Amino acid sequence: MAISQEEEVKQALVQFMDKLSPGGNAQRDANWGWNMTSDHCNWAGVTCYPRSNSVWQIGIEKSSLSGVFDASSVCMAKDLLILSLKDNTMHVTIGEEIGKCKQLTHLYLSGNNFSGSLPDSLSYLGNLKRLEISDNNFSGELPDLPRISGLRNFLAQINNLRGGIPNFDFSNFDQFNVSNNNFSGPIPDVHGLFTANSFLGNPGLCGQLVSTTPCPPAPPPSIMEPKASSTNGFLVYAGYMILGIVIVLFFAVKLIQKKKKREEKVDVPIPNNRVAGDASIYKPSETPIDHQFKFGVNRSEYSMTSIESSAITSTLVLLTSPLVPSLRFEDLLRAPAELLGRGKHGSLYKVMLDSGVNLAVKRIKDWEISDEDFRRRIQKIERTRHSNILPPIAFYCSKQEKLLVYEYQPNGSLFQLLHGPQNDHTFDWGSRLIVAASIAEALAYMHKELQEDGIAHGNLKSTNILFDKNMNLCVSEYGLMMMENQEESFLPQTKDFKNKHLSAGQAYGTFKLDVYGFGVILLELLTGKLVQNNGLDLATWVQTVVREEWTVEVFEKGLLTEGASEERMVNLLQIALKCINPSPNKRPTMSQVAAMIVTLKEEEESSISFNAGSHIYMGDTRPL
Ligand SMILES: Nc1ncnc2c1ncn2[C@@H]1O[C@H](COP(=O)(O)OP(=O)(O)OP(=O)(O)O)[C@@H](O)[C@H]1O
Repeated sequence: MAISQEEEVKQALVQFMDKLSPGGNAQRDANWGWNMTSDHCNWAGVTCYPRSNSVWQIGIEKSSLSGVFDASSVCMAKDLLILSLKDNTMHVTIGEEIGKCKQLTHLYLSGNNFSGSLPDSLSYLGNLKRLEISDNNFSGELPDLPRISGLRNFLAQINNLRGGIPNFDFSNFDQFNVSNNNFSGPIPDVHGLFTANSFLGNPGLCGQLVSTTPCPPAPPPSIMEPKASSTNGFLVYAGYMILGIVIVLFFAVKLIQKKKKREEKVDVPIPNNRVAGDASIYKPSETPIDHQFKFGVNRSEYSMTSIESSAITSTLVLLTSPLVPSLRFEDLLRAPAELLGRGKHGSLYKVMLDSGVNLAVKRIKDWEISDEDFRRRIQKIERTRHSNILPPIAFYCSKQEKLLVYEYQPNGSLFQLLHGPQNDHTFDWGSRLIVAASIAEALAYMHKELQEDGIAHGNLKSTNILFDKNMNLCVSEYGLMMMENQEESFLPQTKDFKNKHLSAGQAYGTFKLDVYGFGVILLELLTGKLVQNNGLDLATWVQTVVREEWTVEVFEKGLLTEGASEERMVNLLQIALKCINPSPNKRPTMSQVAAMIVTLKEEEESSISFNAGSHIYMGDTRPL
């Protein structure tokens, strides 16, 4: 890029920031940049391609940006792929000029105060894969987004959007959510990929997913009268409403009759597991009517009634834990709970028991697994003990509800350690190697022990790597996730293989998916950068940089200045690249990965014995 062009882009970006941050840069610290005197590639939130200095990512989240979004200026950065301005307080709207950001693949605008309609030009961003506009005040109808063939994620919940939901090709989507808007009309066919949660809170929507009332049939087209008169329209709608009310009443009566029958016949089967004596068995006669189910206070994914009625035929199964010798389902219901997160696979709550013990309770959503398979799976995982794998303490399973109970881990996750705000400790290179080796060894062990059962972790990422009260590392949520559609791409692609070995193939795919997930964790440890889009962005960026032979650019600057061995960092990077090989068959197994990393760790340890005492990790404690 010629100097003048580079200066022009820089000027435009300074203008972009001036409008976003009306108070100016005065209150920002010295590293903030965003002025003409500093190198734009070092500005807060800006990432450039190493040689060309052109900007490919701008990520300024939670930074109290309260001004106006000037799309025209930011789109001067022609190579911009990722723009994230989540969780600020920007207002007004996004202009049609956003269409000039032609390369954009990811646009994150959630958690602001944007209003007005979405510009039509959005639908001309042909490279867009992810669009997040949730938690704003956007109104009006959606532009023609289905024309973006590569769109995989669309999150637009909590806005005032209206009109019909366009006919997206849902088979391509990983995430879709338009809940809590004013959409109306029928819900398009989502091929079973999404549940009601993606559409709830739109009173005008109809269809089986959100109500028992079927959509009224489309009025027959009239050749004589292309547009029905308003009186006719009113009559047609009044007719549909009466029909709707009759259907709702019919189902309500049926439901009451069914409930009555169930109350007459109380049935509490006790599985062969260790249930915590009589005390753990949930007896309906003992159900205090006024119990508050405190999980999900704001927008519960499951209603209180659903959990109580399902409890009639299910029990909380307590596994072996010295920490919690007895636990009743009621204890969970009664205890105060705090929502820790709402992930793709369910919600997680911190539950504080009277005894002072804190638990982490996962409410799993949309897992189509039989009760028996679920029970067998969880028990198998619990028995396959490894000191760095967090075992489940108890589980609960009914048709409507699946809960898994773990011990709450008070020292946060690897994600927080790497990217958290209070990250003023040095997470040094030696400690990172120990973390990498511990995860690899634990996974290698679990893969070996659970190979035959086909149970891999299934959702390996840095938020699932936790630290206990002694800063010992533990991998949480092992085996909690089922095979997903996307994982089919990890199967060998021959038809014969698919026909004959689908279930074995699926299991194989999940093990290889773990290796990929672990590779992404290694990249996080090496680069200190955030992962987005299931690790794809970070992996692509690292692969690009390495291909261009700028390998050193990949590493977190602090690691190099601390004097970490560049050779060993490159070695670890090579292992990471093997793990994220696009072809699952070419990825190593977890035991091969563990062996390679343990060798690296031993090399590091023997080099440290020459320079004893050079490593400090968060005071006196080190993970492991
Ligand atoms: N046992 C635990 N103790 C303490 N914190 C936990 C525990 N398990 C998970 N967490 C933390 O709680 C937060 C929310 O967890 P959750 O599992 O909902 O998130 P997620 O892993 O991003 O989602 P998902 O697993 O559905 O993809 C994460 O930051 C995670 O690190």
